[in-house]
Amino acid sequence: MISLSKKKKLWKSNVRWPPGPRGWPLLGCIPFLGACPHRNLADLAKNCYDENPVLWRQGHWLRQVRGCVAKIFLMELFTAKRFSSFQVTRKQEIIRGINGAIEICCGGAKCVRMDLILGKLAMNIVTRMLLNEGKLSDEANAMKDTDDFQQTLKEVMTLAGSFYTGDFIPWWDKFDPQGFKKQMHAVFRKYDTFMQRILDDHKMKLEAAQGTRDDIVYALLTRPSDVDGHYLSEAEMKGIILDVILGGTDTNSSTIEWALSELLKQPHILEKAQAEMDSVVGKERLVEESDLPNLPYLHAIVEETFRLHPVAPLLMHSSMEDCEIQGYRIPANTRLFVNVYAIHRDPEVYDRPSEFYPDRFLHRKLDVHGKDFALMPFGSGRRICPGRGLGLLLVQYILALLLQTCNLSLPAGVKPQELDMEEKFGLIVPRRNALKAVLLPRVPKHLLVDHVSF
Ligand code: HEM
Repeated sequence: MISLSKKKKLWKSNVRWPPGPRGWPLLGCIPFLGACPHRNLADLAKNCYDENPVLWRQGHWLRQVRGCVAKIFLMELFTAKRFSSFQVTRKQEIIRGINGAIEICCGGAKCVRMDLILGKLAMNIVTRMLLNEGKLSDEANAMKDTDDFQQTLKEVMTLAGSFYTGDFIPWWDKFDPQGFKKQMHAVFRKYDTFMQRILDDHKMKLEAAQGTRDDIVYALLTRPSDVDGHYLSEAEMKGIILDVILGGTDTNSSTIEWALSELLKQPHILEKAQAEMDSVVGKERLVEESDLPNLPYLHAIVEETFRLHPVAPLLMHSSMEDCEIQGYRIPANTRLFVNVYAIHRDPEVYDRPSEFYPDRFLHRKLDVHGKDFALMPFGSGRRICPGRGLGLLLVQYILALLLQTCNLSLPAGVKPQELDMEEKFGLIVPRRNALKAVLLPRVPKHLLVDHVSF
């Protein structure tokens, strides 16, 4: 799709522009995006073109290339050693979250909101990996736990996920009529204050040679310089920490909420998954991360959830220089949308593409780490999600523990076929209406209780 401002050079040359509807004056094609841009662009592609256009032409950048972030993530923050050192933390936090939900359901409340349960659980795992809060000073500890901190993070996530017209129309950005940038600055100032105190707290501990050997803030503070002698500034550290929080919380919780919604909508799939769990792990001990490779049906459920509900259905990229795709000229600084949603539902790639049918992945092995373009929930190429190892593990393991330890059902009176599956478009695409579910114990009580008394 083509909107505003074609470069002079390209106006003159004899190029083939990607096809698209005629844009509006000043607004270009923005009105065509609508409330669910991934669906609308997919429909547009189906109706208007016989090819598979994925292009949105626009004249300025969303983000700079951040190859260095990926390197720091993969080679320094999420090393195999750190991954395994947090294994106990992950299990404790998941069981703590599940236990809490069961207590609520057994204690008179009829059901729980799964977005809140899973969101808190994911946030606790990520913040413990980042901050190792057990070893923070009382002040920093109290601060991290305050509703204010959680609220600030929520605000950052909401604003980062909002549709900001200035991203698409350069002149809009200058005037900021919605006051969006003002709000953004205010919330980032709050985040910055919190983070500064956490960094100071870690630095103090470091100087006093006490504790905090293990967490990610510590890893950032003690990171040696790059080959060119560049040390990370505190602003860069805060940015990376925010990346971990933004990338590592709602993505996981939302994927699991979608998976549970599909399982509760089709109880025979839920039963089959729990039967696999019982035959591989049983009910005498809790499922471990090391059991995951032996649970192929669970894997298939996760892959099918990634396919049908990619949390980032539109990947936003920019062309750094003029290039050509399928014979079309793409000028430098063009905003490119890769419509993962449309790819994952392409009838030429998948039979019955709109149906949740995990069995399709039992015999068809696809790589979710960006090698197979038919399934790319984490993107692909240089901008692929740097936290995908942790993301995949968390989704599989949280789901495994939920399936093993809980009898899951919809609240009384809600029929599976009536469960709505509406989406809400934003930075990620969660359910529009939170999933409400009843969680009752499915394993002996001591298995759950023993793991939260730590
Ligand atoms: C189910 C879990 C997850 C999914 C589905 C997911 C998906 C994605 C996708 C699709 C992208 C954009 C790729 C692109 O632009 O082509 C992305 C970027 C990113 N993800 Fe994830 N992610 C998940 C978990 C995580 C976790 C656990 C972390 C961190 C601990 C993380 C950190 C990031 C960061 C920092 C980026 C931005 C990279 C950049 O700007 O170059 N993600 N993720």
